[in-house]
Amino acid sequence: MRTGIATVCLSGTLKEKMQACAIAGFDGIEIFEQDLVTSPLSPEDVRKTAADLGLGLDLYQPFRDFDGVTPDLLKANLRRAEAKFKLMARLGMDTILVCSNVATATIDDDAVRAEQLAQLASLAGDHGVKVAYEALAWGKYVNDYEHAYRLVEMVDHPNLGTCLDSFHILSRDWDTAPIEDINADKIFFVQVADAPKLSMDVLSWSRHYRVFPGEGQFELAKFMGHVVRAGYTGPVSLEVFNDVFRQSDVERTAVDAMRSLIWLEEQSAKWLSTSAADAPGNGGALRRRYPMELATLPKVNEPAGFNFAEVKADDTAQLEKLLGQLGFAFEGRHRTKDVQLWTMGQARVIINEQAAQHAEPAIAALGFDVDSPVIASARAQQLKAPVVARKVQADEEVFQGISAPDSTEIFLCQGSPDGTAAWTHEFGEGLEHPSAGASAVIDHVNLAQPWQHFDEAVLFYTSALALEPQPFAEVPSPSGLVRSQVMQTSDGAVRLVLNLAPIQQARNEARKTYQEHIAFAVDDLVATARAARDRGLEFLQIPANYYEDLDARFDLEPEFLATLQELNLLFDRDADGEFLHFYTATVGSVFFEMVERRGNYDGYGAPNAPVRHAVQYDSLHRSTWTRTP
Ligand SMILES: O=C(O)c1ccc(O)c(O)c1
Ligand SMILES: [Mg+2]
Repeated sequence: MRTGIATVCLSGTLKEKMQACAIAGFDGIEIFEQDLVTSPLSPEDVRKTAADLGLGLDLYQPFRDFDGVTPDLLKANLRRAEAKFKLMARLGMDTILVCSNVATATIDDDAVRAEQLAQLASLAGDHGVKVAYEALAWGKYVNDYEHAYRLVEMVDHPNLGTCLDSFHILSRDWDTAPIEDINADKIFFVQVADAPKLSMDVLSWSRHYRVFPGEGQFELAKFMGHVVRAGYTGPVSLEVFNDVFRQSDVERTAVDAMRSLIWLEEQSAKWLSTSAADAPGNGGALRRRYPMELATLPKVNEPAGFNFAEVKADDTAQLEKLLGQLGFAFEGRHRTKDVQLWTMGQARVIINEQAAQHAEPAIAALGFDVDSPVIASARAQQLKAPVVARKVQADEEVFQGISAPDSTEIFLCQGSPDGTAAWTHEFGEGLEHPSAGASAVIDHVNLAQPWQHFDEAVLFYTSALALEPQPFAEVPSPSGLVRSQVMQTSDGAVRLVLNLAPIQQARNEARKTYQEHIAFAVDDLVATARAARDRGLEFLQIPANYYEDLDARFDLEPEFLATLQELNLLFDRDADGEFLHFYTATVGSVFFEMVERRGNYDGYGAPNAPVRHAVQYDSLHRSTWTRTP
């Protein structure tokens, strides 16, 4: 698959964009006209820069408001087009995108449009240019890809074809199956963009909220599957108008973009192999082959569970105290590293004794149990995940580590059938075992995401770790709405919650000032809470109003309600079951949660999240127990 990206996706100057695209590994780019018009580079310089970088100049775009106009306007439009064709010759480019008229069309007649497009195609032919006609979702008369293709067929000129843009097609819910009926020779270009499903006018949606494939909710593998089946072999190019990407670090965004295409390529091949028309039939029919070659990736299953979580704080002693009060056992220090191991059943927490640096996340690392760490690491690396360099001594377990977009280190660990971890023998004798035998597992981990990397994180965990994004929620907090995105395995054994902190709290690019936490699941939360209270644990103090509201909503047994209130427990119930949980005070920017899932409850106590945020906000502002001396 030939990969491409439009310069409009990125920040910086044209030269910076081109360099970033080459570093990220794109085959070619679309030059967005604005980027050229505002550039100090001459067209010849651009051509040379691209050649030096090994980048193809695959599409010049956009050319607007050509068709369905009065004769006077047509004349002016043809003159304007010819100037661009001459410019393209200097750039060494041969394909231009012409989008359907949104502003100046006054004649709604296919015969007129076709006749005008025929004149354009003929002029383009004189200049050796191919015109890719694209239906914009908000085109005045032409806003449907099948309509655009009908016009291309009517004109029937070798220099006129169509451009398929997934956004314009999927935002309007057009059926994508008829793409297969398009003559592949007439598909001059394919643009891909994903987007969250939003209910707003389609132009604003398109201009501000497009995201890279895998970061939104469109069925892009299916779209691509139809394109491949049509027989298309040209560039598959990202055209993503996004307010955040165009102000983010250009090289980083280009890598995120490349990752999305590598992933889409794999997903498209997967869609083709499983969709009815291609799946090997009962007789094991050979899979059909298509002109476009789709690369695949090392295959991984979903992770089987969390192997460990590693936390950092300025004040290690406070973390030790909290874990001990929760019922964790201290298992000792590592032979060669400044880290401690604390366990409660199969929940393993590493305390990193190095003080958290200014820019470091509180949850420094997460280990995941996978079938094959090497295969999982190969996959992540092919998806351009940065590798974590880690010193290992003789006979220490070698972890495969990659760095997540929020700089949390992700370790791919060999899972074991009984949930134990072989590396724990690298830790010395612990000093005390206050509650040896208590059972717990890591239920979920909540990671704060810097606002400009949120979409990137969703794609990263989807593509590299095979976690499935769930529909996101918005949780009100005193400092703003917190966007909360659950990424999980189908069995719920691994649950990550990505929280997009309100901007004022995540202002600093790298620093995650927003709190993160690890939740542990136990069998009997009330007993766990009582034991923790007896060991002196400071609970997050839940306001009395909450319990009144709880009673109104659920009509709870008075005794049960009193127990919840006495222990600062939170409660939720849905059709599947019940959920009990409590939170600890915060140390540095990390805190812990204990949960009990009853029945098949699968959520996170979402109705309680605003209460937690409000109490934490209050505590932070009063600065009472969040940083106990
Ligand atoms: O928003 C636009 O104007 C615009 C321009 C060119 C495109 O290819 C497109 O998809 C949208
Ligand atoms: Mg487009």
